Formats: sequence, structure tokens, C-alpha cells
Amino acid sequence: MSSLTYDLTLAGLSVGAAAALTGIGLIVTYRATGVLNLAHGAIAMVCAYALRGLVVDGGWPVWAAATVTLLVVAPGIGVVLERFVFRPLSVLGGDPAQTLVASIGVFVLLVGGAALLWGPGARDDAPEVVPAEPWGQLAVVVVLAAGVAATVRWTRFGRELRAVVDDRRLAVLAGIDADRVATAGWAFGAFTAGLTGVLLAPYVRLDPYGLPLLVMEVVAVAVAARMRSLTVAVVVALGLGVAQSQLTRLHPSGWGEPLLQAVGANLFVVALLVAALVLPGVGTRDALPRTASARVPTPPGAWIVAGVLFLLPLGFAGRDLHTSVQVPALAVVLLSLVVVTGRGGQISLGQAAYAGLGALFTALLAAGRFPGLPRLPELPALAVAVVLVAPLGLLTGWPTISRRGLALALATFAVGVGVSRFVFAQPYATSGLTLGRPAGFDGDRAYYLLELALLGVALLAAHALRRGRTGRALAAMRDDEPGARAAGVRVPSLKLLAFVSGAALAALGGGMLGMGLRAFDPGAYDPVRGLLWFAAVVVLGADSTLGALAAAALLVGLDAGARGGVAAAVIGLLAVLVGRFPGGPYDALRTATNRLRLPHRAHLTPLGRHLRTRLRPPPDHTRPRPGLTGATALTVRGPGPSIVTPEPLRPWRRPGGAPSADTDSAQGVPNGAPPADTDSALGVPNGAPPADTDSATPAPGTAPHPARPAARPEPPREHRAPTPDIRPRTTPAPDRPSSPQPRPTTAPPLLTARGIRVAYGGFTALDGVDLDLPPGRVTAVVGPNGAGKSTLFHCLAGTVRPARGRIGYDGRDITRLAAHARTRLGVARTFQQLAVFPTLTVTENVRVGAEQGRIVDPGAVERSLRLLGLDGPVRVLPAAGLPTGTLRRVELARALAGGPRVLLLDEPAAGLDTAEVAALARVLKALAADGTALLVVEHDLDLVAGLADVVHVMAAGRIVASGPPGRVLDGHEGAP
Ligand SMILES: Nc1ncnc2c1ncn2[C@@H]1O[C@H](COP(=O)(O)OP(=O)(O)OP(=O)(O)O)[C@@H](O)[C@H]1O
Repeated sequence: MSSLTYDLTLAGLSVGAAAALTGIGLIVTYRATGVLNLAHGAIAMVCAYALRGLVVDGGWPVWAAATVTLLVVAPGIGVVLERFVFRPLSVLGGDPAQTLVASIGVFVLLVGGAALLWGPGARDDAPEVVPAEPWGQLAVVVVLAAGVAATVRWTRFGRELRAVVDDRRLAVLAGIDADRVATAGWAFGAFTAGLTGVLLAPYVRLDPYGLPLLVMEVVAVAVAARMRSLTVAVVVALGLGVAQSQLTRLHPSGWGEPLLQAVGANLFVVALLVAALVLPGVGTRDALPRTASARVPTPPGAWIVAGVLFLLPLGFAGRDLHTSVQVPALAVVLLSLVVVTGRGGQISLGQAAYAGLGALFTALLAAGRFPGLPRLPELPALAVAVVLVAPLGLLTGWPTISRRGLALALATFAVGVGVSRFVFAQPYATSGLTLGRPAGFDGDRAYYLLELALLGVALLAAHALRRGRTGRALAAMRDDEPGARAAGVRVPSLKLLAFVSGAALAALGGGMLGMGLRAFDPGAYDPVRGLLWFAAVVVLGADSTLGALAAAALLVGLDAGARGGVAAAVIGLLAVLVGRFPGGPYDALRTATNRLRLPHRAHLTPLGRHLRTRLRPPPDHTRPRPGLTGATALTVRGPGPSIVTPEPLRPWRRPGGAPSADTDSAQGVPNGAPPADTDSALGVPNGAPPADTDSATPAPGTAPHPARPAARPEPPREHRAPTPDIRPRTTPAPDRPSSPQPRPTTAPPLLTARGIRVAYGGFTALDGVDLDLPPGRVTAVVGPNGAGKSTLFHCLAGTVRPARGRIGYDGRDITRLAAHARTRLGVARTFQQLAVFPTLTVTENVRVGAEQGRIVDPGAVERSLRLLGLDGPVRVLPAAGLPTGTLRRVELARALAGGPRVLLLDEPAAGLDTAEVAALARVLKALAADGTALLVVEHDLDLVAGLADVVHVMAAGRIVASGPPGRVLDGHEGAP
């Protein structure tokens, strides 16, 4: 090996070793806590400053200072973060969106705090702990990686660690001390961060912004290792380090030279872009940032106050006015986050890139240096820049189609870093690019007035995107993406719309900011700003335009003083604390969404599945709920004649024919109401405990089913079939709509499945299943756990694509059609685990279904609300916090509002009490009588017996018996 190659390899190994340390730390923290510690680089920076402080200012020997920094300060930071920031969040439910926001908050807090403490300038006197030669650093990395790998694989602690990462709640129930595991993970992660900072600081600029960002750029190493394999992380880190170093030897001529130089200097950023955008996303089980986008009610008069405050600077002069000029511009940038994150529910950490591109393009266009376009005056240049940047929103928009949560955060962060390094850091942008203000608006006051006008336009645009059909669809997508798809919302295009609009708004704000500063300053749009802006918007109410205005004023105002970093420190502190405010917006959302959810098997690793099975609550014996223990529990008598009991379509009514007053527990049962009436809309007897506060699939350790007002006795066999035991007990209301005659039973099926086969890995979940759903009939699918019912349901609904077979609808092949497209054709569904939109009111929930469904019928919302007994006071309440029984009806009303011809119901009775189940059965029978084809996947055989026209029994991925319930369910007698 030539001496140059050798020297470059050694230099590359040195850089790679530091990157490997970061990778190891990030992976261990992630494995121990499920948190991707975005503050890793900031911890590294603080430790580097601490070491420098002890050595340079305190006069300590390097070895003593390094020992204290690495063994006390760094792990101490980790323990403090775990104890006071992340543990409270995980105890509250471990919402990944909250932990993500909190880790961004810690990053911003540490960066701001460091700028306040040590000043924003760079230092070049960081002490050297390990000699510049790489062998020492390499040895440290190899020993650390081997030690961690051995611990994770072979020790009890390692097993506990994996269990905690899989599912903290389940691990705790299995007797694991999750806090101890998390504390150890955080302490070790912070130690590696400290080591990275201490090793890197002598060779790079030690400043509060640069070092953290540098460390975060190498997050690619951990992502490439899928946040799992330490070996892969170390190999990738060393490989990238050496490759980056060797690239400096190449000097191609022509256009390739600047490109190669840029790539060579930023190979870790290239790797980050590839890892975040091209490789499959990590952390896909993370939720959307639901909690980061709560609807914050606007206090009365707030807009007037905001208007007055924004007009105040017109009375300022000099430096104050000059500073104020930044506020409207920044407010426009932050409005872009309101649209993307607040309303659309998409994490976007790269918004600073679009703002910077807006400023850069405006400056280049105004200077006549934009390739292929003539020189333009400033205002048209700004308008053209906005138009040019808008489609670039697809850069962060398209990853959202397949990514969410952590994977999306990484993808958008990567785009922000990539644009910053490959566009903003190039000579044309860094060589003092000036940007004038539009003619006639040169003075600060006149320019401020122009900004207010542009801010007004941006506010109108943001309002338009947040209101009406689009706004409701965005909110639905944010609240519950599968639910939104099921309601017919075109989720992929809506995400792209959000990002394109967001990019346009950010570009407008960025251009305004550049004009305010009269120059393009790349530092004003670096990725750290992107994190700060994201945190600020989240903290002050992501779905609030007023919050964006307040955040802009706060950020500019706090940093207007002599010391920089105040704004970052304050916003960081608030972001760290925001998930912990009791009674805050998070609580309502958490109760509405999280309480119902035990992670689905599909989202768990094998260990999690094992724990879930072990810890599954025992069956609820307070309610007779005959289950199938296996196909052998049934006696199959073969197909018999179909039974169709046509019933008129009529609302969910109380006896006597009057539409039910809503007596949801949220509303309270009216005083003096008649005694327990199981035929009422809700079937909640007076004085009975609220029908539900629990989940259909309850969290471990809680009762598996909500308290029921009365146990439902199992009907005698002869009452179950062929005469359904659940019959309407009310006389039809005189004003009920006349319903068409049911279609003859010979009508061709509307939805068909032929030869459906689905395999998960090597396991065949469905093996050649055929199914027909004729109009006007209720078809039920029953079977023991794991029989394949849900998988079949998903195939019909479009959420699982079969490996083989065909799904047909009305003669058309829809096998490859997406879920939302099926809904728009007329195949609606409900969910086993509720999928409602908690921030929308009951009426808005139903309206989403009506607006996106098969037919747009202005009367559909009212009709559906009435049919499901939701037309009382409950209609104006947000879905968050309503009882399960009500939410089930909301979900059903939403599905019906789109005018479906086929309705797929996944365990519709889960979480309902006896009376609610009876009322539900009546509605479903009425729908069938009205010509709808219904599929019910249900464990409640009473319901199936009374409701279904034909029952299919599944076992081991096949349909093993079919026929009328009276025959097929006969053998169920005696089953436990
Ligand atoms: N995403 C997945 N990955 C791996 N295996 C899966 C996945 N989803 C389902 N399975 C397996 O496929 C089989 C059928 O599962 P499915 O959920 O369809 O059954 P089911 O009849 O609906 O059961 P249950 O009544 O408990 O919901 C089960 O053995 C299940 O463990």
C-alpha cells in the first residue's frame, strides 16, 4: 500500500471510529428505550465543552478531566434525561411522537443552553484525549461494540432489554424492571455521545451548532444497521470514513469535480439520504404525531390581540423595527408547518430547506443568475421562486407515502441536511449573495407593511387548507390514517398536497426573510433551525395558525437580546415538558386513541407476540360470549336454505318511535328517564355505569370487556336459528322511510373472493379461500383465534394484498385496488380496534365519510346520524373521550354516509354491552333488508346466530363449513 493510501486510510479509520461510536450509542439507546435520541450530537457537544472547561479554564490534567467527563458528566446527562424527560413519557403511554418531540426538545435545549453559557462562537482549543493516530480510537470502538453485542445476546439484561423495546407495558407485566433497563441504556448512550464529542472536538470546530449537527449527520450509520446490528454499524462507519478519505485523491476535470468534491466532503450525508430515503424505513410501528397536532381552542379575542401586536412594530424605529421585520416572514415559514404537521399530521424536520431554497431562488432570480430564466424584479422573483420550490416539496412528500413516525422524521431531516450541504454550502450561495427589497418597499416600515400583506395571503391559504373538505380530510388522515383510508380519503395524494403547499409557504417565508436581511445567509436556514422551528410550532399548538404567529414573535423576540440561544433554550425546555402537562391536549387524544389499542400482532416482533400471548387477559366471564375453540367444536350439517328476514330501514330508535335522545355517558342519562331500556339507542340502563371506558382489545391488566349492565343469557338453541332471536321490538315509526324490497337471494354476489392465498413468511394464513357476498344478505365468518378471519377481511378491504387469488366487485377485478379506492367504489368497512378521528366532532367524522364515499349525497350525513342515534347533542362533541359504544356507531355512521353497497364489519360487537349489541343487530338487519351486502367477522355467536343469513366457519386458513347459522352453529352447543 502506498504511503498516501495508507495515510488516507488511517485518517478515514479515525473519522469512521468516531462515527461508529455514535452508531453504537444511538442503537443501544434505541434498543433500550425505543427512542432515537436526536439529542445525541448535542450531548456530545456539551461533553466536549465540559472537558474543555475543566482542562482550559479549570487547569485539570486531561486524564482527570476526561474521566470525570466520560464517567460522570455524560452518563449523568443520560440518567437525568431518562429520569425526568423520557421515563415520564413512557409511563404516560410511550407515544413515539411525544418522545420524538422531546428528543428534539432536548437537542434544541442543549444547543441553546450551550450558546447561552459558552457563547455562539467556535473554539479551537479543545484538548486532545487520544492521540491523532486512529489505532487507539479503533480499539475503543471494537471493544465497546463487542461488549455491547455480547451483553445484548447472552445476558439476562440483554433479554430484558429486547423485551422492553418490544413492548414496555408487556415487559413490565412480565416482571421486568423497565426503568432500570432504560436508565442503563440512556447512561451508556450518553457515554458514547460524550466519547464521540471528546474525540472529535480537537479536529472540528467546537461550537454549539456545528458539532451537534456533524454528529447527527452520521446517524446514517445506525439507520443502515436498521437500528439493530452493531457489527453493521461499525463496518458501515469505518467503510464510509475510509471511502470519504480516499475520495479526496480523485480530481476529475469538468463538471464532475465540484460534484465529487461535494460528495467526498459529505459522504455521511449521502449515506444518510440513501439510508433514510431509499432503504426501507425503520421504526414503522411508530404512530403519526397525533399528539403533536392537537387542536388548541382559540381564546376569544385572540385574533384581535394578535392583529394589534403585529401592527405595533409600525410604531417602532431603528433596530427594533429592523428586528421586527423578521417576525411576519418567520410566521409564514411556521404556517407551512401548521399545514404539514399540525393539520396533515406529517413530521417535517426539513422545512428550513424549503425556506432556504425560497430565499436562494429569489436572490438568484433577482440577480439574473438563475439558469435559464431572465433577471426579474424582486416581487415577481419571489413569486417564481415559490412556484419553483413548491414541487420540490415532493422530496419530503413522497417518503411520507410509505413512511411515518421515526422513519419519516429521519427522511425529512436527511433532506434538510442534504439541501443544506449540497445546495446552500456551495460557492454560488456562500459568496455573499445579496437580495434587494421590492421597489417602493426599501425602508423597514414600508417593507414590514408589505410583509403583513403577504402574511395575510399566507394566512388565507393556510385557512383554506385547514377548512372544508380538504381540511377535514387532512385532519382525518392525521388522527387515524387507516380510518381515513377506510373513509375513502386519498391519503397518498393528500400527503403530497400537504407537502407541496407546505414547501410553497416555506419558500414564501424564506424569500421574505432573505429580503428582510437583504442577503441570502445559508446559516439562517441550516437544519438546526428546522428542528427549532418544528419544536416551536409543536409547543405552541401545531394545528393553530395563531400558534405559528406567536411562535414567530417568540423566536425573534427572545433572540433579539445580546445573548443568542435564549429562544432555543426556552423552546427546547417547553418541548421537553409539553407531553407532561396534565389535562393538556395530549390527554384527550391519548384517551381517545391509545386506550383502545393493544399493539396488533403484525406490529410486534416475535418476542412481543410471545409476551402478548402470555399476557392476554383471560376471557370475560361476566358476559356469555360463546367462543369457538376449534373447528371440531362445530357440527357441520351442510348447506341449507338461505334465510332472509327483510326488515325496513329505520333509525336507531327508542320504543315509541321517537328518535332517541342521546344518553351517552358523556352526556349523562336524563333524570327521570324510564327504567332500563335495552331497546334504547344506547341500551344503557339508568344508573348503570358508563357503558365503556375500555377497549375492545383492552390493554393488559385491564378488564377485557367493559362492564356490562347485564349479562346476556345464552338463548335456548331453538331460539337461535332458523328464527333469529334478535328481532325488532318496536313498532315501525310512522315517518320511517320506505325501504326497497330486498333483492332476491339469487342476486349475483357483489363482492367475491376466489382462491385467496396469503402467506406471512413461510406461514400460510389463507389457503385458497372462496367467499361470496350477495346483496341483501348478512354473511358471517367465524372461527377460532388465528383461523385467518382478519386476514381474509383485510384482503377484502384492500389492506392486505393476496399472493394469489382474485377479489371481484360488481364484476370488476379489484385485487390490486387500494383501500380508499375500494371505499370510493362502494366497499366500506369498520375496524376491530376503533378508527375514528378524535379531534373531529361526531358530525365531522360522519361528514368525512360522506364527502369521500361512493356517492356525494347532501342528506347522507343527517340520515346516517339519525339512523345510528347520533343526531342528539352528542353530534357536536369531539370524538375524543366518547364511550366505545358511541364511537362504534360513529364509525358505522361514517361508513354508511358514503353510500356503500358492501359493508365489511370486523368484530362490530367488540366493546358493546348487551343492549348495544341488540340495537346494532337491528340496524345491520335493516341495512341488509335495504339491499346492502354485509360481512360480519365476529366472535359473538349469539349475534351471528341472530343476524347472519349464511355462516362460514374458518380454521387454519380455510373455510371448513358453510351454511345457515341454525345448521352450522349447531355443534357449538357445549363448547366452552
Ligand atoms: N402480520 C402478520 N405477520 C405474521 N403472521 C401473521 C400476521 N397477521 C396474522 N398472522 C398470522 O396469521 C394467522 C391468521 O391470523 P388472523 O389474524 O387472520 O386470524 P383470526 O382468525 O382473525 O384471529 P383472531 O380471531 O385472533 O383475530 C395467525 O396465525 C396469525 O398469527
